[in-house]
Amino acid sequence: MEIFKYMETYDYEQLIFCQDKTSGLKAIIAIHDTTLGPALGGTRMWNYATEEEAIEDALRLAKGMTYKNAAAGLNLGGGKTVIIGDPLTDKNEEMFRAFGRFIQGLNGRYITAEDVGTTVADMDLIHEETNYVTGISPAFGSSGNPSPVTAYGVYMGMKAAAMEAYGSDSLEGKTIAVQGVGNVAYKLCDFLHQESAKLIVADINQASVDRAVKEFGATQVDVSEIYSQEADIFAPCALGAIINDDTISQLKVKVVAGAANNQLKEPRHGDKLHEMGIVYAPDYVINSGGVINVADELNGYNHERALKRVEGIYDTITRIFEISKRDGVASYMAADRLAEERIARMAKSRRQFLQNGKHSLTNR
Ligand SMILES: NC(=O)c1ccc[n+]([C@@H]2O[C@H](COP(=O)([O-])OP(=O)(O)OC[C@H]3O[C@@H](n4cnc5c(N)ncnc54)[C@H](O)[C@@H]3O)[C@@H](O)[C@H]2O)c1
Ligand SMILES: CC(C)C[C@H](N)C(=O)O
Repeated sequence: MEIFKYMETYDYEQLIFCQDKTSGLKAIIAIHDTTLGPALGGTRMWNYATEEEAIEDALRLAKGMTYKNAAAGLNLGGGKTVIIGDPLTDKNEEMFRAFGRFIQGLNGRYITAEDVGTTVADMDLIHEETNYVTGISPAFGSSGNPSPVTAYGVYMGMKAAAMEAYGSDSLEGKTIAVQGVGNVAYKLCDFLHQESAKLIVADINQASVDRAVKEFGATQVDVSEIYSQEADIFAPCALGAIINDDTISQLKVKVVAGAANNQLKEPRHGDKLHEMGIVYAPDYVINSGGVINVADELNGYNHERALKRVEGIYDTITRIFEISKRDGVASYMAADRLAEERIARMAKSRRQFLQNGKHSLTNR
């Protein structure tokens, strides 16, 4: 990979490599765009097969956060970190504290939170070294684990997509095939069960499946069979790139709406869904509840205010379907337009001088 060429093509600002021998920390922070504000995005810990794979993931996820934050109406740019390692065996206190010091060194250009493989406890360790971290324990006045709020946003977005496909946003009696029943999807299944939806679930972790079967009366299917279920809605809540050449022809649903990041393997798969008449709720919009929730910490966290804002995902998804119809483009492209237009407007708007202490001449 030619890194500078890639960064130039997609207009990345900065890529930072962090190494700490004692703790074994190998982290890559990618800052994509800070037009709207400091880059906010989670830290993923994953056992990447190669360094190149880790760099690509950090870059791709950081750009996703620029779009997610812009479309959510937040005054935040996009960034993300990946830590190379197995989250089950390679974590230690020194690692997250060393990482916290690297974040502090960026002086607020990047703010972190949880992502796959990291927890509130990890964020608390980072917080020992820097304030530029969200999703820490509620005892610190923070918002805690973002997953339940992400799930609430996905539930709202799914309702908006159901309205588009079925003319009603009720999910009562709808059959929903859920791929992966981890942190977000467990809570999502809870909301869906409360609305009397029928659930079909698949997960590589049998304990997670058992819990959904027991608590929500879900039906278990093999992980390879989740795409071809006779269902109304497919909710991808595990991995990225699951809408691809192999899976797309198996889908029998009218709606794809789930929590996973980067669901489309390539943009053309979003076009294909559009051609097939499948309503697709763009991933970074429907799953923005987590970042909306942690971003509220910048105002002094208020749970009710954050939930109210997360409910707005329903309207944002509806607006995206309107743009899709207005411009005759697939919904993923309509979402990109919404985000890009906001960033472009803010970049162009006239910036008047504001005193920030640096021009006061008091430091001489
Ligand atoms: N947690 C959040 O607040 C949040 C916010 C935005 C986006 N997301 C995205 O949502 C997705 C889920 O996040 P999470 O926090 O619930 O993660 P998680 O790790 O708790 O859950 C993922 C689940 O998927 C299962 N899984 C993995 N591979 C699978 C496969 N091939 N088939 C079926 N199941 C499989 C795992 O066993 C696990 O139970 C991720 O893509 C994440 O990036 C999460
Ligand atoms: C800031 C975090 C809560 C972000 C979350 N991991 C996401 O992908 O949206």
